[in-house]
Amino acid sequence: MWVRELAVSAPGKVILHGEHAVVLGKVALAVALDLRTFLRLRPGAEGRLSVCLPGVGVRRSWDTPRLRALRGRIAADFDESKSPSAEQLDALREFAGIAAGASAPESLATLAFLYMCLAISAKYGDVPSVDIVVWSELPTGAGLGSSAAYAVCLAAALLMVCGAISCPLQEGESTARWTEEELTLINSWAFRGEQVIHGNPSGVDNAVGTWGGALRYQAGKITPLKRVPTLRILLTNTKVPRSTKVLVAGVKEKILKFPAIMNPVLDSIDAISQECQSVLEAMPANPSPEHYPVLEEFFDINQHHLNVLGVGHPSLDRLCQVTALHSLHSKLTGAGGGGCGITLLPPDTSPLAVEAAKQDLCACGFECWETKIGAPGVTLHCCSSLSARVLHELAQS
Ligand SMILES: Nc1ncnc2c1ncn2[C@@H]1O[C@H](COP(=O)(O)OP(=O)(O)OP(=O)(O)O)[C@@H](O)[C@H]1O
Ligand SMILES: C[C@@](O)(CCO)CC(=O)[O-]
Ligand SMILES: [Mg+2]
Repeated sequence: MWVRELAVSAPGKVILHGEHAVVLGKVALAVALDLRTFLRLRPGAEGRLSVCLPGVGVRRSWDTPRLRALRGRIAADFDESKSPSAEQLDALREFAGIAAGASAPESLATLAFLYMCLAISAKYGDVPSVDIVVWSELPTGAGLGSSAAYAVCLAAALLMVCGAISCPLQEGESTARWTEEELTLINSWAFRGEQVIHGNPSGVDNAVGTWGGALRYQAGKITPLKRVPTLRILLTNTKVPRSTKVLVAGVKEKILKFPAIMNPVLDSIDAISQECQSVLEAMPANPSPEHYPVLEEFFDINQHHLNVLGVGHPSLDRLCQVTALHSLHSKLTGAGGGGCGITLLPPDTSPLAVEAAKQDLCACGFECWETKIGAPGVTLHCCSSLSARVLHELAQS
């Protein structure tokens, strides 16, 4: 029986280059953001599993004997090496009263929760009687990896409750991290959660959520970048809603329709990621302005490529035009179709210019904020060490 009250957090991410192409085996460069998702785990009433997800308006609770019976009916092949099957997901939808094909955030979040609970408990232990709340600083469905941060937090908490990974937090410590081997297991299960939400994820987002920092990702191979300079980045949320699942499926369709036209675009995106990696690794820790023009050109070229793949949006064109008026370069990040864009802020950009760009972006109805990149990956926290804001949000639920 689980007896401690703890919290788990995982960061969102920004993809510098390689979104969409990475789903088809090309290289992506991604960095962890200093915006995180937090999960509070505490013992629940005996025989009840409860979940509260204020970001998507979900509050559900189930009897564990019913979940155990459901698990028995569909557990034959729950494993971190296997994708969720259509039959398993159909059974979970029917159990939770979710219509077939429902893609609303609350439906996908509930389905991923149930899948991960049943799959992880089937492999490592019993359905736990716990109370879980997940709250995020990340906007949902805006290209910053909110689905992966959610799946990483769930994987870590559920694996810990079921005894598949340790509880590394010693008495008196405020935070702790897991071993490489444990992180690998968390990442594998988070990928399965992402599959429930995304359909066909590459795995880059859950890798950044698990390991944090800055990494190169290609076909499941995760390589931390040797050296990442301090990059100043402005993040802008166009607030145009979109679904990663739908956008990824649209790109696949386009490639199947025009392979000879689209494959060279994917190859060019791959080359941008690789060149950008070389440039970043050759830059000094605190780069000077002359290092930036090449990074800016990569942003411009990739933004055009992403438009060719069909994942642009008039709001993102606007974002790029507005920042260009201030001599700043931007591209979409994540799945596109709305959501967020990133703008490079070279060190010689005056505070006045940044402020003016922000004002113009806000006048378009966008929200923007400067951010730090390279945050730590999935982390275990003693609840009392969380900030007052996070504690407040988790306690409201
Ligand atoms: N805080 C949260 N609580 C519960 N579910 C969440 C939360 N954040 C995200 N999700 C789930 O993730 C889905 C959004 O995932 P989606 O992949 O479309 O966007 P994203 O991950 O924010 O962007 P991208 O994949 O482009 O980085 C939501 O529909 C919801 O099911
Ligand atoms: C669009 C995509 O490349 C990035 C979403 O953050 C999808 C994926 O890699 O799973
Ligand atoms: Mg996502």
